[in-house]
Amino acid sequence: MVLDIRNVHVSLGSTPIVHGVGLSVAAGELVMLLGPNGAGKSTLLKAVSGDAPTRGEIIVAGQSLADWCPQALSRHRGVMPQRVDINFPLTAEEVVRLGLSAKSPGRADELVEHLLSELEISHLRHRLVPGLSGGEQQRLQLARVLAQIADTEGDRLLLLDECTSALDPAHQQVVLQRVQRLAREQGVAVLAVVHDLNLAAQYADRLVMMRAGRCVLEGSAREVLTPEVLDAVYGFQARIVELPEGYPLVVPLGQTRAQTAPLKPVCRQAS
Ligand SMILES: Nc1ncnc2c1ncn2[C@@H]1O[C@H](COP(=O)(O)OP(=O)(O)OP(=O)(O)O)[C@@H](O)[C@H]1O
Repeated sequence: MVLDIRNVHVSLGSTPIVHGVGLSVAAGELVMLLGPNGAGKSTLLKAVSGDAPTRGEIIVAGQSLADWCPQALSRHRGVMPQRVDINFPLTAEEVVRLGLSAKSPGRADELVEHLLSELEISHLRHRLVPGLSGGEQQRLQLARVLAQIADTEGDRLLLLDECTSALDPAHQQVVLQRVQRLAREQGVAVLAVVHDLNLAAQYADRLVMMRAGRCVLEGSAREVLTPEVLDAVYGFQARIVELPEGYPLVVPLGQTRAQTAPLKPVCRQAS
């Protein structure tokens, strides 16, 4: 496993937020973390990013998080937080270059060119970042994070917190196709928080559902995205349509009230 989270608890201030979560992501796997607002998804990602005080064990690329030297770890683990505010007058190209490893300077220009082009932001390269739109900045941040781990040999982990939330539907597809290729073709392990259930159904290899600081279910889109689970976890009614493409489509029908009772184990229950 590239990421192994074992019995992790996180408290912020005196408030317990994440309660005994266990979750792992293998090389080449794209796992999407779902759950209602406030479920603890970002806090869990912050724990794996080393940005939240944590009890329990987090293993990244075969080594406990606490044992990694930060500089070496940054080449194996790329983190895209939910919000990045850049108020410095840097151009888009300079921001991508910030992520580059010093290991292969000869490839730097080619790599920057490639990332800007793949994420469809080449035309913005000389623009100052504070003036970019939300969706443009989001694609730029992903390019920076991809640059950071591009030249690493061995296990690589990508943590993405709502990396498509500001994107139009076409750019959501561009970005998630890129992330999926990174996993399938280069073996990167990806843990991504998303709210869009249909994007999760389309792209994830496995879904993990969080509720109230716990991982309550994990499985395929077909196992996790059922009317019963969506009602119990989010509190809305939905019709699930099986698409010929091979994944389910969630059609929301109206609000109910999220339940707090334990979920009926419709699939393997996460720890
Ligand atoms: N510093 C803090 N002190 C106390 N509680 C906090 C602190 N920071 C966050 N929280 C609370 O922790 C809970 C989990 O927050 P988190 O951001 O992890 O949720 P999330 O699942 O990512 O939600 P969203 O989908 O809205 O982004 C929330 O109820 C939030 O208000």
